[in-house]
Amino acid sequence: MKVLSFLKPYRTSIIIALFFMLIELIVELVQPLFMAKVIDDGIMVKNLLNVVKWGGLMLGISLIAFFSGIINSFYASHTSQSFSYDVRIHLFKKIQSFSFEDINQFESASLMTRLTNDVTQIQNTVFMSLRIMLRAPLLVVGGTILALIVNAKLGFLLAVVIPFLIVFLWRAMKKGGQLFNSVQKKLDDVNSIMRENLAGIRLIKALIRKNHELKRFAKRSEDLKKRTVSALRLSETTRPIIMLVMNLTLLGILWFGHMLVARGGIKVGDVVAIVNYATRITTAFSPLSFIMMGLSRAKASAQRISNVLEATSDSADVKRPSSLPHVIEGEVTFDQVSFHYPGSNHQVISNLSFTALPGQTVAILGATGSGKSSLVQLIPRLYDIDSGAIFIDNIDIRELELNDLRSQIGFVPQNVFLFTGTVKENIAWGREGASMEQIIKAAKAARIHETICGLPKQYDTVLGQKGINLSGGQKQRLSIARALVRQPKILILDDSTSALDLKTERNFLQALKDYDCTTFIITQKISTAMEADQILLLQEGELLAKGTHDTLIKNVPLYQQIFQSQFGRKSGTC
Ligand SMILES: Nc1ncnc2c1ncn2[C@@H]1O[C@H](COP(=O)(O)OP(=O)(O)OP(=O)(O)O)[C@@H](O)[C@H]1O
Repeated sequence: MKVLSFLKPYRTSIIIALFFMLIELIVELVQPLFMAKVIDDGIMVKNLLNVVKWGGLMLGISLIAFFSGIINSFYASHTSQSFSYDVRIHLFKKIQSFSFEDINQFESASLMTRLTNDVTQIQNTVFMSLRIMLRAPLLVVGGTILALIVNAKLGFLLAVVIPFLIVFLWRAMKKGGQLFNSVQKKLDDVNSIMRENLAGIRLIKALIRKNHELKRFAKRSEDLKKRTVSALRLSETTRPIIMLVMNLTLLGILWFGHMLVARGGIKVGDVVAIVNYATRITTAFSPLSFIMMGLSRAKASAQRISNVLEATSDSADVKRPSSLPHVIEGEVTFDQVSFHYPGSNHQVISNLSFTALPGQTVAILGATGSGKSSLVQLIPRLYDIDSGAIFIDNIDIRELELNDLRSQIGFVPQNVFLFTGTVKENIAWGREGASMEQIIKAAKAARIHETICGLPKQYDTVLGQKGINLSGGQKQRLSIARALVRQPKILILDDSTSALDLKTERNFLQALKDYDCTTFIITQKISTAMEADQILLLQEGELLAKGTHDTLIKNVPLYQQIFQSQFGRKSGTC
């Protein structure tokens, strides 16, 4: 599993932790032997010197075990915490590089569970492995072997029972793995409802759907509870069964040992040593069943994390990319482009060709679902096309490095998203190290500067989660400013001027000229389209017409209808 490879850098820490764990184990295994010596060579023969000698040795090795435990704990926690930090960072980076197909496949709620719960699960397991997980089975096996060495007849009882218990525990663990896997899936479901409710809390309140959502949440929580209970039931019944069998074995050892002592076949100290081994094995089994369940849970988590780490990344970069000049012209050409979304058969863009000259404003018009957003997403390669080609300054965008390509593009998506932070930070987010001058210039062009000046702390005003203290139109303009601060050569506005009134929109389009960028503006408004150098009229993914307002209004009936519906008069009268 890929996730385990993250342990490699901590080999030295792991070896040190295991070394001190082994010392603790050896002390635990030899202590009963020393105890037998105290009894047989000291107490039974009334030799105080031997009691002090062997007792002193027992104390000495206990101190060694004590310090070994502390060192082991230190390295185990260092390794597990560093390991989980690395896994979390890699997962985060991987998710950032996800293709849209992957994001759909995993769902954000599931990715959240993987980043948090699953990582914590394996972090705990790594710690437990280094601290006690290996010690417990070694203690079980080592204790049995030493009991056989001390006395083969009495130790035999342990040697027979323990393999059965190990097989039993192994089977329970396999079953537990499946159950815990489904527990994590149910947790994803609960998280998904939580996420939806937090994001849509206003809608839920406005439409009085609180009870409906509560029922949905309660249903998913109930499923999670049921699944967790059956998983825990398995682990909780496993332990008492093992305890019962071990206690019966202990009784058998005492009974059989008593008979052997009576016949003079074994010394009392040896019986005490074997009883001591049996007790230690019993105590080792208790965390062992707990650990085995933890291990099966961690296995499920490790698999879920590995699935994310092994997923394909963003649209693949080419091996030897062409590089764009530092300053590009901004000519964009679509040459017979066709596209469908991964996992869907529906052709969203069909055989579409046009050229946007540097600095031109291209309005994209069309009914809802006609493919406008899909078309513009192809320019920064948020998706790759099926056939045809897209060129920027005559270079096929598939030959460019993604970062190189995207650094030239300003993108304002349909759904505005603001980050928690100040107005200034939200605008500067578009460009690393943007100066205050550049921020203000972008805000002025986006027609939001005056609004910002009216805020309590102007550019230092803190915006809440998703910018709750701004109106929809203000948020839209702020995110336009964020795109403009990049000083892009290609600007994509996906229905981002819908909330601007006619005058503001006209001023904004005018101000864009200072930025000298090729602008794609998706709009439903003819008034916006009229300002553009070129209009693309889409219908069901096909380019029905392209040209200026004057050309389309003369020749394209659909454009005439849209014009009429918005202006309420026939074409030609304008
Ligand atoms: N992620 C996706 N996976 C599969 N199909 C999609 C996806 N996004 C959009 N579609 C489909 O692609 C088609 C075009 O959608 P698109 O969002 O490009 O239209 P649009 O013209 O921008 O619509 P609107 O004006 O409503 O935003 C629609 O049929 C839609 O169902």
